[in-house]
Amino acid sequence: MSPKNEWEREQERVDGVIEDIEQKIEGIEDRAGDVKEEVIGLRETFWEDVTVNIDEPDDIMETYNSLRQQAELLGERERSHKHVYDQLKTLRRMKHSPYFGRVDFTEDNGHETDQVYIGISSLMDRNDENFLVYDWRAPISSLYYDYSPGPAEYETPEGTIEGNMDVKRQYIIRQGQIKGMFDTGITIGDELLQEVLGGHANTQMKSIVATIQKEQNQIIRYDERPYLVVQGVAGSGKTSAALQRVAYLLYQYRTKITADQMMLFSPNPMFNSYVANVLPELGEENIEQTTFQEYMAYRLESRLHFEDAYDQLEYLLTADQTDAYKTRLESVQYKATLQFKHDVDEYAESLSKDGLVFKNIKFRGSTIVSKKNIYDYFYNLDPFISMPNKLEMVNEWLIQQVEAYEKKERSKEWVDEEIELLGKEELLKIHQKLQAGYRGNSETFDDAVLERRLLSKAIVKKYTKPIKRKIEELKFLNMKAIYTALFHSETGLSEKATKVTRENIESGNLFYEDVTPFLYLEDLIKGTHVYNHIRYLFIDEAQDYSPFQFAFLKKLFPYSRMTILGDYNQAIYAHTLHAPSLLSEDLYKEERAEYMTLLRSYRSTRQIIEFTKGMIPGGEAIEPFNREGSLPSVIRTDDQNVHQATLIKELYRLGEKKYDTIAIICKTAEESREAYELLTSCDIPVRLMDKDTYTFTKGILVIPVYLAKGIEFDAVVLYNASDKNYQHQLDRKLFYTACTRAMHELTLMTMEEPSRFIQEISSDSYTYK
Ligand SMILES: Nc1ncnc2c1ncn2[C@@H]1O[C@H](COP(=O)(O)OP(=O)(O)OP(=O)(O)O)[C@@H](O)[C@H]1O
Repeated sequence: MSPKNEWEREQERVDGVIEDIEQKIEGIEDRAGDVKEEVIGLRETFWEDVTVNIDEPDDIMETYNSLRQQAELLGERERSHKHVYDQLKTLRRMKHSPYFGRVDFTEDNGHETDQVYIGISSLMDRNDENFLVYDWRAPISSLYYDYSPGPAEYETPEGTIEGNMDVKRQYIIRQGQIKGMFDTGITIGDELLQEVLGGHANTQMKSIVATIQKEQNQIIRYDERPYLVVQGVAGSGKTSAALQRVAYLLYQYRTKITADQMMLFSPNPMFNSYVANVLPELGEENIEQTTFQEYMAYRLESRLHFEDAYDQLEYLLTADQTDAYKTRLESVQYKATLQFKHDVDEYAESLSKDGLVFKNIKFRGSTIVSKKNIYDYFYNLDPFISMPNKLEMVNEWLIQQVEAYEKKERSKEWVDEEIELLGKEELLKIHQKLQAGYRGNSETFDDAVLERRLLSKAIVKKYTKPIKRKIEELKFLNMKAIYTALFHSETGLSEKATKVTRENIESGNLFYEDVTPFLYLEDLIKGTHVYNHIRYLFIDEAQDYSPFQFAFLKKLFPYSRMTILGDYNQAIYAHTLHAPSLLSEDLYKEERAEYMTLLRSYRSTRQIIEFTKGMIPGGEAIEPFNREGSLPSVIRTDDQNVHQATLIKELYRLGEKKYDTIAIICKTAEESREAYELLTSCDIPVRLMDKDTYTFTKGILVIPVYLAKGIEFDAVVLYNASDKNYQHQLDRKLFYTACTRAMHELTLMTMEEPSRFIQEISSDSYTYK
């Protein structure tokens, strides 16, 4: 092929496709304007077109139907406006870069070779006859990701199509111009990957559709067993694959599944904002994202003061290793296990016979129903009825008791006083409400006795309403006492750890390790909280979840297929020491699960990967993507002043390289504050990131490792890489996680002997000053 001619021919095609796109945009813009006006018009005249008449039951029905019709019409127009608007957004994006790949494929026994161009969305020609571009998720597009030129096949709903791929080409198209074009081999364009990975880190993750690798494509398109478990080394594209998988599933099941039936559990709120752009960039809606932490806070409300995962980690990383520390560690580790779940299950079972603790139902200081009476009522119900059903029956019974009490209360003096104290506005409101309720009644409302009766009823109701709401939420159960009593029964926990747990709860606190068991027990008793509508759950950084937490999640999402991604070398929480994590095959004995492994790492330069892989057992298997950079440097200084001056000098050096994001990574929040103060005292513009920071920006950041999880930076400076700071087993994974956040440069600073994790590494893989 003559490259110049070929380039020109390809550019001509790009020009032609862009013309078609422009024409489509014009047509849709006209339509979009019409639909928008229609929606605005419908909203403005909504009530004019509805017949409102509520005098007779028939009229009410007619009003209801007319309202419904009008709302349906508006809803349909709004949906169509959104659809048109989404189409426009995608076309506008494609106008600049209509596609990124092409395969020429000849089916076996076929005579014609199809040229298949692949982009972020499908595009038909102006007559809607032929595909100008295929969506990257279409069955035929998988050829591009899975094969090199030669025999190839792809799956369709009708079966496997076999044939030969003659050409596999990649394009870099910017602003409608081809900037690069490569015919590629087995892996998708090293050239293109070099370009993408060599760029600066972004505060927002980008989609990788143009350069998805074969092993990532398998994750993205996997669709057999309900559990997909991916162990991938740092920077291997787990998060990227997970998000492209969401987009793929939304495309593949577009008539069956919507974005609100999917959910992602991510490591921290900052990560949420980091990945928020990927799906919209692919023309898809974002799915609900939460952290385990957020979910727990939502469930516990303000019932107990609970420690979060980060505070637990801070304690375990900073406290002296005394007896109290060891007891705490034992507690953290045991409460993460399935043995402890078994203890909780047995305890819950025993509660159906005895042991539930209730709260008095009180009103203005008097007891309406005592906890003893609730207890007797509950345990006198048929023992064959399940606990949740019995609680429902108690709920109904209690509401009746409150309503009976309300009636007696109406004649009390305090009610008269309240009536006298009623402000004009409030009185008017109650009058209006009451009059509406008594319309058509033979009694007239100007009767003073009746007025007193109705007002007292309204007043008492106002005060009992919150009590009834709490009863309906089953808050008459004393969960704190019930959970504490678990630690009076036999568990696998030592006496000391049992006592510490009890004392902590009695003082109104819940350790982080107790939160999941607490909520799990609550769900067993109340039978509430399942998210039946979620069909696909994604758990990123899965190594940080305990087997108990996994059991809890399975109960919460009973109808969900799960994609579980993580890296056991980045398991930084204490409960993961000596315990199977969500990535262990042992956990899936009862489930149908598929396991996949990603060993190729894309984030960092070859030099950084060679350095970091020496820190972890089995690291030899990690394959760096071949992108060159400088060796990581370890800088040892003698005292605090030199340390400070050297750090600032290093930041200036990195700043001169025009990096967008430079992270000073610390072991803990405490150390981060120290680094932050040191730098701000020298007027260095830095931003301190803590657990309440929800977004990250360009510039120099100071951040504890556990918040940097899942994120990447152009350059990383490890603030204190001394052996004193990083020597324990848990530290190894923290250290590895911190170092693997660097894309282009890594500097480790220490005032003392460097960490043993550095000393274990071959001295050729870093410079030492
Ligand atoms: N196929 C690919 N094409 C282009 N970039 C890729 C590809 N795969 C991964 N990357 C890039 O590599 C970096 C790491 O990806 P990602 O964050 O998804 O990895 P990860 O396995 O989740 O990492 P970690 O576990 O270390 O947080 C990102 O910048 C991502 O864009």
